Amino acid sequence: MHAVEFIEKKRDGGEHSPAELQEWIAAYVEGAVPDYQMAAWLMAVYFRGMTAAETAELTLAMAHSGEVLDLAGLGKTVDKHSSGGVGDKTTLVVAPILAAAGLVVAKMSGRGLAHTGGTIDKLESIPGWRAELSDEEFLRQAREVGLVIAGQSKNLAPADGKMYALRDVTGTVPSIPLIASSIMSKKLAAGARIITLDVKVGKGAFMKDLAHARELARLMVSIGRHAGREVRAVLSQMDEPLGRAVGNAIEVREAIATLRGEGPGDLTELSLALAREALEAAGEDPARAEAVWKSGAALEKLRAFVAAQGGDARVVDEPERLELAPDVYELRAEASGVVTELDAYRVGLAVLRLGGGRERKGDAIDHGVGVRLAKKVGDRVAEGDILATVFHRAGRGLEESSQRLKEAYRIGQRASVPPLILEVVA
Ligand SMILES: O=P(O)(O)O[C@H]1O[C@H](CO)[C@@H](O)[C@H]1O
Ligand SMILES: O=c1[nH]cc(I)c(=O)[nH]1
Repeated sequence: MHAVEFIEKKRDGGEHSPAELQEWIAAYVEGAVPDYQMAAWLMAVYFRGMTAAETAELTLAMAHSGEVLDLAGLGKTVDKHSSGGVGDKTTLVVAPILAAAGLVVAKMSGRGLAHTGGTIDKLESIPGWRAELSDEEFLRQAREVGLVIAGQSKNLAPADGKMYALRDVTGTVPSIPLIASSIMSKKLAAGARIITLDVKVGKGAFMKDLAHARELARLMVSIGRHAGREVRAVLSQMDEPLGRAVGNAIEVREAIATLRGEGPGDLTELSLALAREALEAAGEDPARAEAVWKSGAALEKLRAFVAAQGGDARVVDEPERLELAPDVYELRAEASGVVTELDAYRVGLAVLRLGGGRERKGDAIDHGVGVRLAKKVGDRVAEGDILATVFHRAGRGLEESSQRLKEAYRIGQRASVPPLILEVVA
């Protein structure tokens, strides 16, 4: 491998062959290509881009840089993945629905990234619940319960782990081919046949506009197809948070309420839409999504899932067991009118400052802190009304958090509520 020639080729706008890309990734994982050469190449990709064919080959090489889970024989296996947002507890609703409808949900989820929450962090607010599973435990639970969610395994797509850490510190995160290959390499290595993607668009998402989100979604769908998987992507609005709860324990409570039919409309709508897409991709009747949600079968699946991973399943029937931080602050409206804007990015930061997310890698998080949004875009408010309730601990971060929250709200005369689901890419 002539690393310098390989880097120069991309620097000058050339196209890599599949063999070159495979060799490059293998050499990097072995340590034969040092970080500084990989960093130079990532920057060349950032500026020059990659063709869809190159991106698909890069993704396959990254997916095969470590262990690839074999889920064959488990039936219709499905993975659901969100590109990350604020208040996005969709997995906790969709996964039990799909498992109750007869699919096998075997997936890995991440922890919070920047201002966005993480599915694993949320689940860890359930006492006893365990994210670290061996391959044997993961496969057994998939077979026996039909629903397993584990933390990202280090053995899976190790090339992505190294490359992502490097991108983070070299200004090369926001590149569509690099994001697509990063996400899809992990999804391909995790083995599910059906992959349903929720690509978030807006202020609280990594993709700020529809054009870029669409490009990312199309690229990920084509990579998945190239690898023989059934992939669909839903583009959904993330200008304001999803649902009314943002935090960890508070989001699990809201997900449970949604499975009971008592959740907010937007979360219910998106969860059912994602579940229908996955069922249709699996060749099943999409109406099963609503049926198992209404019958309580999905809620029953959540109980079994929580218990199988060591968690206290009583939380499903007594969500108040998921403790919220004891101190309460109420943000009140300073004017009357209509909420015209509720910036999800700022709400995400507000929860981060309370300790609900990480400022540095490896920080411990406080599962009990969070925000309940009493008013969302389109809601009428009178001066003095509660806009949001903050659950905090002895004032930790409260001053900055309440400031961010106050900035997140805009009150005016007329609001336009954008559609929640913007497009489906299949
Ligand atoms: O794999 P899922 O559960 O969709 O995880 C995604 O959704 C969560 C919310 O932003 C984050 O954890 C993100 O990684
Ligand atoms: O897994 C990933 N999530 C988010 C981004 I941005 C990325 O590049 N990879």
